Amino acid sequence: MARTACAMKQLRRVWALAKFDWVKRLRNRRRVALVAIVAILLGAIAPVALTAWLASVMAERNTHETLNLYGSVPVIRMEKVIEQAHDVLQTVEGMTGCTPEHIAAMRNAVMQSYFIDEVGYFEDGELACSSWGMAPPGIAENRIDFVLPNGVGLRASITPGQTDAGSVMALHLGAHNVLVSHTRLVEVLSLQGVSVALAYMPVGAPPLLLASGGDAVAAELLSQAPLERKANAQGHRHVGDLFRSGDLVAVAMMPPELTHSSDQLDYMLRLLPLAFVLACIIVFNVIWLTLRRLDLRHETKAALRSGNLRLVYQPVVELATGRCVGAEALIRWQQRDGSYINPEVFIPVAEQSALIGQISTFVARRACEDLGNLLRTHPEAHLSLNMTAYDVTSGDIVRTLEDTFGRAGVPPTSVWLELTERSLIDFETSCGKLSALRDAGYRIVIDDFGTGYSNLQYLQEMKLDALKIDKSFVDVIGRQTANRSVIETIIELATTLELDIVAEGIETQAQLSFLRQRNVRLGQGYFIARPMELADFVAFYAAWKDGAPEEVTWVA
Ligand SMILES: Nc1nc2c(ncn2[C@@H]2O[C@H](COP(=O)(O)O[C@H]3[C@@H](O)[C@H](n4cnc5c(=O)[nH]c(N)nc54)O[C@@H]3COP(=O)(O)O)[C@@H](O)[C@H]2O)c(=O)[nH]1
Repeated sequence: MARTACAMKQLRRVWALAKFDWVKRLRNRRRVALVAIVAILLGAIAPVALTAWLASVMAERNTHETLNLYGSVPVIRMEKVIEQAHDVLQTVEGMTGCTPEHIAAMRNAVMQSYFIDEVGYFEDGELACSSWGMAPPGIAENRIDFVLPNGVGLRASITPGQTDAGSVMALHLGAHNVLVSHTRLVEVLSLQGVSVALAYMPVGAPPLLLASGGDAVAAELLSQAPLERKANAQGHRHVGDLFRSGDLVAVAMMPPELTHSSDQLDYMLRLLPLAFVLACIIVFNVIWLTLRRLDLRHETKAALRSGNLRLVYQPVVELATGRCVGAEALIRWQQRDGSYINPEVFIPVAEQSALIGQISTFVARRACEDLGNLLRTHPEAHLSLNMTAYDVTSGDIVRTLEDTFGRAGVPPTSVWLELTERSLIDFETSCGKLSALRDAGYRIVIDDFGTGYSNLQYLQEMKLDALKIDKSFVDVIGRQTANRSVIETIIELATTLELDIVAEGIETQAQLSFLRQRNVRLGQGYFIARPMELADFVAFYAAWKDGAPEEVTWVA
């Protein structure tokens, strides 16, 4: 009867705590899942978007490379024109009079050069003769727009008087000039549908249009300043690029249908397998990380690593006097949002693996750092540490205790190791290990006594120091007679076995009085003090170490 009531009570307590935490955890899980879904979507979309962007950049780069090439053609040709014109003009320079030899020399020069259409000779400011022969009277010498660095004068556009060649460019040196057709500079490109314009533009001077081909957009653009900013003629839906060499500048522009936009699809198809692999890697990693995040064991491990686990201390007092005789170290896990995960949730999860060993080691180290000094100076005080079956059977705890409390000079009798009955299931192994610990001086306490192991044989065979009466038995004091007799039986049993008794979960004055009347020596509970931060416990100990302070009504 008492056992069933106790089991039910225990079950309700665990269920209530677990439910509380799981509701919070579920909310947290939902948030993690939501973040994961967003990350998965982004992870899947981002590589494809990146691929599309890369493909468009590559296609655009191709277009600009092509435009650059197209822009370079008229510039290179013009450089050739200037060079050839200079050579031809130098050849005929010094020849005077329209002699047959002079005319033949001019004709010969035209025939030998690719770009030059005509060579003319001027006398008294009028064309006297040209490579075509004697000139009709009245064709005046044109003025110069610019003098090129090699001394040749340049006139961008004239209408020749001797032929009907349309507008041409004229280059002058001395008494001679040469005529060059504009189209010669841009014809190949305009045939391909590219709009191109060439200008002479010394630094600081406005552009002087030398030639243009295709539709007018390139020429229009060239006439606008500043040139560089307008090269990408968005308004025309043309894609443009600028090519400059010395004082020569060319703009090449393509209508959208001639650009390399179709390459984009091609690049995209080539890059897609890579994007797919990348997306798979990202999605796989997100899922893996999410599962890890949702996995409490990994979360606990991360909390241990990142220092999110800490200790609080619940005072243990002598019930007769209120004298503080020590504390129980209790672990706390505070999450980033400030909420706590109850140890009743993560300790059982950690107990399923060696992680519990790491937690126990952490607790021992931290508790020793925190209270080593107090325990050394007050050897009558003790510190209780919760141990698990793993700690006992692995034997790691012996080493850890020696490395921490042993080194710190804390007497082993000041360290109480609390073990639940459940952790003694492997009786044979536990018995030997616990004996070794006890022989070393540590005190062994059975925690939550009465709620676990039904076989009480261990009480006779193991060397123990104290029994801790579970809170569920203390809870019913003053309420239920059946369980009241259970607690009285536990007290009797402990007294018979000459074990110290600690009552946990004392929440009322009535419970305290009941336990005092039955000579239960030690107790802890919210009625006396809640688990507290280290500094608070040190202050509590200083105030209570010789008995309950005067201002506290200890005996009702
Ligand atoms: N292996 C380890 N187990 C640990 C460690 N720290 C805690 N625990 C175990 O987790 C369980 C829950 O512990 P916690 O939430 O810290 O609760 C303890 C006290 O806060 C609570 N308590 C004490 N007095 C009262 C009270 O008057 N009322 C009330 N409602 N609760 C009270 O009891 C818990 C202490 O239990 P016990 O250990 O049995 O003395 C618990 O099982 C812890 O053991 C750890 O570091 N390692």
